[in-house]
Amino acid sequence: MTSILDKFSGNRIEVNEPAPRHLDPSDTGEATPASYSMEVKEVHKTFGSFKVLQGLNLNFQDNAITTVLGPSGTGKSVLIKHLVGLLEPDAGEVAIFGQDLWSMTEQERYDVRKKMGVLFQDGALFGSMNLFDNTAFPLRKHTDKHEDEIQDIVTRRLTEVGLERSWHKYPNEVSGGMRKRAGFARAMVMEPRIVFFDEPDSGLDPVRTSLLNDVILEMHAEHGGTYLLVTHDIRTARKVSDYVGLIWKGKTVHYGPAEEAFEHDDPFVRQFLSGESAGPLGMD
Ligand SMILES: Nc1ncnc2c1ncn2[C@@H]1O[C@H](COP(=O)(O)OP(=O)(O)OP(=O)(O)O)[C@@H](O)[C@H]1O
Repeated sequence: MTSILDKFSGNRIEVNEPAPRHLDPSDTGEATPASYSMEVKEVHKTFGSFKVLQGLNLNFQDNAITTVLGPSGTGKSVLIKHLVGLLEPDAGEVAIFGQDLWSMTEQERYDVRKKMGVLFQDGALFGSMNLFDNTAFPLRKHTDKHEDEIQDIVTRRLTEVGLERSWHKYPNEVSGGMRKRAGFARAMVMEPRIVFFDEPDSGLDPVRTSLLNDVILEMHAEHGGTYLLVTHDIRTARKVSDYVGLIWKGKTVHYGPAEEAFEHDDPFVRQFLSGESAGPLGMD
């Protein structure tokens, strides 16, 4: 255990030693399949006549933060829905910890999902519950933990996201950034091995985005696991990513360590990551 200064409250809090950001310091990004917590193999998905995923391949390292970037409408949210098992591929395979999601029973898929946490765009909080009860909700619904233990877990998670003094407030009484942090605390109470963030920065100003990114990095350093962020915000990607995947028109156009992605000389990668209007990426 070590003690860190909580930037929101000014208090010192005890945390576990940081988990390694990479599996291995000599890791070059060319991981063995065993180190992937999630694998997307040649996945196709069509809605009506619209081919959204067209043979998508993308793997996710455990104990790392991967950001998936790509133009609007390119299939990033559809990818997340496949990874959480809400959508079944028309062809191809989605494997979580080496197990094909669609070769398992409904119950097994449900059990896999219990290892996952999702931070939705708006935090997806219940308006009728205060932040404490929102955060406690998964524990009360899915576990038989005693209220004392629930109180302890929820207080720790709310402290980690800087909301320990706002536990009694309702979602409509707090800022968008606080709602996202409460949604994050709730996503973490079941100790997920995999956490998805669907555009965590949407609707936040740069300062609140930066604060949320700090919380994401601190949570990951403390708890480890696989974090997958979908975002359009290049600054967020630069700040939090260990790995970056770029998808376009339902296919992966780049995947690799973040530092490599931001120095890449492929015209598409450069254009997207620099936000330039000139380049291969058009409006269609
Ligand atoms: N259930 C569905 N039925 C029909 N079309 C869908 C469905 N889900 C997604 N689509 C379509 O698939 C395409 C990709 O959607 P998706 O939400 O994954 O894009 P995205 O990359 O996340 O975009 P954005 O960055 O704007 O959020 C869109 O054209 C969307 O309208």
